[in-house]
Amino acid sequence: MIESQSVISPANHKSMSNQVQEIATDCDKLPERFIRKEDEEYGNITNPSPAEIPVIDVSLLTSSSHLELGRLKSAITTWGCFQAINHGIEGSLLDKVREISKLFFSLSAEEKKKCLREEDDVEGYGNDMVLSDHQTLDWTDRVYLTVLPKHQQRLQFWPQNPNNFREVVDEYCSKIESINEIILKSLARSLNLEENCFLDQYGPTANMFARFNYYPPCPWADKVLGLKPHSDGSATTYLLQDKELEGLQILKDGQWFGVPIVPDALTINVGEQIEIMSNGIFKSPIHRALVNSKDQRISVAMFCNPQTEKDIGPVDALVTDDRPRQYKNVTFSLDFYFENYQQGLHGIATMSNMHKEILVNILMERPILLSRLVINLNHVQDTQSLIELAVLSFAERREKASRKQERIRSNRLVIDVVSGDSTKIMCGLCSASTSDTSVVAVLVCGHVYHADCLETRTPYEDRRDPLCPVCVDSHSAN
Ligand SMILES: O=C(O)CCC(=O)C(=O)O
Ligand SMILES: [Fe+2]
Repeated sequence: MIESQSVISPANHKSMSNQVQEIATDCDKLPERFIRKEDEEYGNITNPSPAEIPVIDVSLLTSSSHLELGRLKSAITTWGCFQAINHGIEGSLLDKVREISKLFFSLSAEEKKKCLREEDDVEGYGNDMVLSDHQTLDWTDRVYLTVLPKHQQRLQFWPQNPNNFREVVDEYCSKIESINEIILKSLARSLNLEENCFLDQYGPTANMFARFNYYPPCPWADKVLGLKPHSDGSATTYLLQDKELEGLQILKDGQWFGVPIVPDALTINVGEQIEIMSNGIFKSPIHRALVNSKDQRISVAMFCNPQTEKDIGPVDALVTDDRPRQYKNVTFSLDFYFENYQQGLHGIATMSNMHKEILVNILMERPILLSRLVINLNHVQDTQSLIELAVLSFAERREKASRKQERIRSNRLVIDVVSGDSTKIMCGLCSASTSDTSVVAVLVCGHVYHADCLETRTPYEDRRDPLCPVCVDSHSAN
């Protein structure tokens, strides 16, 4: 299997002692760790086309007119996001949210570090968690907090300064909660579904996380990324943009579009969980943030999610003969999402959609149809580090799964991405080696097959969840 010395566990790796803000004020050469890699370019950075993201009037979504619902559906299916106006949050509260964020980041390093996150945790103040030598770091510092459920708030990481921080966040959070309910119901109604069908998957204690993003000015702005391309693992995200400075971009049809600032609007996007619940009708958009050479930029993202550890899946009414189930049920775990996010796996956004889909499937434990397992291993060399990380993450979970070996049924397929060593791997069915260009699948038990061989052997109805022929045979022999 793949060598993964280049992958470093958080425990073995010292986090960056300096936050990006400190580096920005005290360095005359861009540290290499921040230089974006070629496979993270994917598009034209200097002249992004402005995005014509629909502006949706939230107050009209609850009216009997279906016009705004139609516009909402069109916005989400086209862009995955929209600019929400008349959402019920006063401009003065939005200003306060921006203000507490700016005030916090303007404090001394010592004061801010009172909220410093722990080395192997995401909650609190800090920059990227460093898990791999290959990881490109984002030019951003952030404060990341659990805001809901309230009993899970870890107040030791909440800024005490400015002293109204908590009060403002709590107020903002309860307003976002109300809007989120309207949006989830409206998304369901826009698909002619019962309005609670998404909300019903939430469980009694929905989660909300707040991320205060701070992008210091960067003299080498075109060499770094504020936030690498990613799609949000949330159900829905409510982004409060900087009042003056643009920086958010959305990828659509292979092109980056700058998201304009609409005064007092919230930029709302669906995340991967709504993508799953909607059986792929709504797609979680890939987006990234650029930085400015002269000015700082802030943004505040509120990530709304079902209860942690709640099983979610496509809504029954959206699974039809014409549109079979595209995702198996998943349990959303924040640790899992962040582990992969921080390791740079959101860099997969720079791969072809197909490769991205495959890797996201590995990481999100989604099903992959064998017919989609078409990968030319030569093609993935640039993204080797990402793939190594994906494999490592897979290997860890495989080890856990192997402890439940009595379950013969594999719960997931992954691509074998071991391009360097692929000739040494034998197909468990035809016993021929896999070659550089083979289309290869690894089952969770670790057995490797040519996708064609496995597909031929697997009944159609089991293709999302194939039995492992080798395990089945050895089981019946016993
Ligand atoms: O800063 C931005 O505009 C984007 C923030 C974002 O995408 C996030 O926090 O997930
Ligand atoms: Fe995001």
